[in-house]
Amino acid sequence: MTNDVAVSMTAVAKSFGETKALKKCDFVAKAGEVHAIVGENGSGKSTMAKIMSGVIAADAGSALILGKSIASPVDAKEVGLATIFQEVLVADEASVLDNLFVGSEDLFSLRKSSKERESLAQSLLDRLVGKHVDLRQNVGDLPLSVKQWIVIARAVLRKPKVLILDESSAALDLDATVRLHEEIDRLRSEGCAVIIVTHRIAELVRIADRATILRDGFTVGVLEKSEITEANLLRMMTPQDRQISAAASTSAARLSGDRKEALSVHGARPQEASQPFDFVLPQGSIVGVAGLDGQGQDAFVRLVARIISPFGGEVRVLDRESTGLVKVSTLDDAANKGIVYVSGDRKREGIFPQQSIFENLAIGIYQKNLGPFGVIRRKRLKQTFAREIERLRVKIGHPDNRITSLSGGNQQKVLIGRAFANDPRVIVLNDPARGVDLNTKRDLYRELRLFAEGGGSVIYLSSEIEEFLGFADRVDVFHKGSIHRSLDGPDINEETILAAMFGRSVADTMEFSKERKAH
Ligand SMILES: Nc1ncnc2c1ncn2[C@@H]1O[C@H](COP(=O)(O)OP(=O)(O)OP(=O)(O)O)[C@@H](O)[C@H]1O
Repeated sequence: MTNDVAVSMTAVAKSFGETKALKKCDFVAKAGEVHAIVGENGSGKSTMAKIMSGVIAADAGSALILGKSIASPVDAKEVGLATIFQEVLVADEASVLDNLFVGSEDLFSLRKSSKERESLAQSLLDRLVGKHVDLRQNVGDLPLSVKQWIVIARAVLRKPKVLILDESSAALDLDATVRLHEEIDRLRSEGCAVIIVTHRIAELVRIADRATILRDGFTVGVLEKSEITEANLLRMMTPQDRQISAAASTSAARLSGDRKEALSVHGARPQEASQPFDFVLPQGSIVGVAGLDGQGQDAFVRLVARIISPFGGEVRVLDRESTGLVKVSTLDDAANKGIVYVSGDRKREGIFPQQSIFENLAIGIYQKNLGPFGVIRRKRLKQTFAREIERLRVKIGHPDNRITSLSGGNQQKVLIGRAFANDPRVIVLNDPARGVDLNTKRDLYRELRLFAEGGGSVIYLSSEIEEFLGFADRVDVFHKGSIHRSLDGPDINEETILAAMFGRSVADTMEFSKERKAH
């Protein structure tokens, strides 16, 4: 870190209609440092990032980037600022190459031939993705994680002096996150000020040199590297009156062998390359699903909810009377039999951007709330809405506002609320805590534990190993398209899960850890 100030914000305020997103924010980032902005969902982090990037203007206060005030994204680009926003912004119908260079003609056209540009892009993207990517293919066919890399590579190619990453690691798995951190280190050593907005505590502790904490539109403090701990962050982020409840965590229950099966999959083949395998979800349990990117775990959870037709696999679920397992054939059938699915890819699979917050939450429960003559029981719907909003403490304005007026994390909470509102018996969550703040994660774990204690069952896919610890009763780790290891009890720990993700046995864990450290 140098003493050169890269970004300086003083007493910045910003409102959207009635909502005061930023009340009084101060922020200073220096050249050559990684500076995290931390706070609960809706505390104003993205608004700050947008002001720095010239996307929106502050109502009051000053914001200077490398000494200049920024009035538009074009200004920001000119002073050398690049931003990677929370949503993965790519043009699906265009090639990887076009997506990488969109908007950077000015930077490259004069100084570099198209061949040089291409080889630069190729080596960067291959390094980030960890394998060869065909630059000519259409982006639409690529998985979300590769799309995320394209957005990151687009920013890095501009050789920024200030780089803002707003929840940019949220779609990346563990190995990919390591590669991102290496890239961040490289940028930092070149003098770039890297500003990260993240809810991933492990990530913060690992890479941030300093952290600025926001609470409800105010800057409440700055932590130096040695002070960045989960306890300190929670204490500063959380309003006084909520600190006690937030500290309560859930604990995993050991699975006894005599539980009823809530759901089973026989002969599952989520990917073409998968060896068929069986899966059992005991009633009242929380089963974690893990794996490195592309190992079949994502397709597996979709298979369970019948979002996709797998290469094989018969899903059966406990019937409403709990007398036996019945076959689930289609997506509708799965929903009717009490299986709900929550996606972490809210933009593609979750929200209806044109609809209100209310509609987005209530969308699945209209049928259940039909009164005589097909009249919707609005009062009952409203009660359900209020209950779910309260349960996860969703920060909203008026329920009739569009869902897109909410912060990213609060949109995700609405989707989780939608799942609970459906009165499910099996909840399948596909990386649901992406972009969700620490306190809400804890609320979510607590609610899922209560749901399990009440006889519900949970399948929880996460790309963050820490999510399973103290929460999941069992973790099924995928490798090469099938479940490689089912871990429970003391085997649910970071090292063992990680080793299994790389296809290693439990007995091999120590050896694996040594190799990784040496590497
Ligand atoms: N365009 C907008 N219109 C109306 N309200 C908005 C708009 N953008 C943000 N807000 C509101 O401003 C507040 C701060 O939002 P912001 O996105 O900055 O939060 P955040 O800290 O980034 O949250 P998250 O962690 O969930 O991404 C929220 O209450 C949000 O609903």
